[in-house]
Amino acid sequence: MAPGLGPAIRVAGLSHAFGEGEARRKVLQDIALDIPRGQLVILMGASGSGKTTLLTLLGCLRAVQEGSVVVLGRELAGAAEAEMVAARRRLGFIFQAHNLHESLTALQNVQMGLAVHGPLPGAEVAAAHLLGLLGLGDRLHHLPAQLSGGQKQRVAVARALVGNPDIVFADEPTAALDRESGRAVVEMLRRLGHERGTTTLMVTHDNRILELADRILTLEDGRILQDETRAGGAGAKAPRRGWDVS
Ligand SMILES: Nc1ncnc2c1ncn2[C@@H]1O[C@H](COP(=O)(O)OP(=O)(O)OP(=O)(O)O)[C@@H](O)[C@H]1O
Repeated sequence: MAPGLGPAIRVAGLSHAFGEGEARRKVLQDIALDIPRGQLVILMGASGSGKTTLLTLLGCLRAVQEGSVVVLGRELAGAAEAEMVAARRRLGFIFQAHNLHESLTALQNVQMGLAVHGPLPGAEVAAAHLLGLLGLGDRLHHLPAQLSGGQKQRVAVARALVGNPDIVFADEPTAALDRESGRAVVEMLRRLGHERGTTTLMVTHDNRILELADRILTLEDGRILQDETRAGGAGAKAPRRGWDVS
């Protein structure tokens, strides 16, 4: 689907439960949500309110049990695993556990983010460019063991972004970062929204970055308690471009 033709994410009547029989418990209840392209959305809520469950459902990482989830124009309810895999190719993921390959350098780890797309010309330049933007230009050839926790997290951020995803899903991406680096990461995601229409859905407890959000969703007991759109939202008007590696 071409950009601008529909929302990044459209959810209706989404419910989800864990457990069987007596132990079965609904953790998401009748969620409805529209996220336009280009928005930076922060998802908040107490522990156990269902944030990660929602993120993994929208990220095509978990099968939809009840309701409708349309991601980039593709209905995920009833989708076969192959369709879920195809949908995930257009998404980027940043998780708290950065899952870097210990035997690969920072640069090679970021290039892994492009491996799903097959060999691409300019991959190394694009990876190096992004690492430079994230302040790791002098760490390209370091192994993860030679990097601090915050630096590893920034490598994971670069890996998620290097494939130029349409939507980025992030779970506590700034937890391991100091104030300045955390802000730099979220500002980069926000800039991507403005310049390319990349949508970001981020779970965070980090109050320091709330002001950067276009929208803040608060979950309570599996329901959306509050949906606050902030002034000066990114919107979704910008054309989408590849990374400028020239
Ligand atoms: N695989 C699972 N099997 C059973 N219960 C689960 C599973 N995953 C999550 N839950 C339960 O579902 C509820 C929602 O969990 P979820 O991880 O979505 O919450 P959260 O808001 O992300 O919490 P946190 O901020 O602590 O990460 C919790 O009560 C959790 O114990």
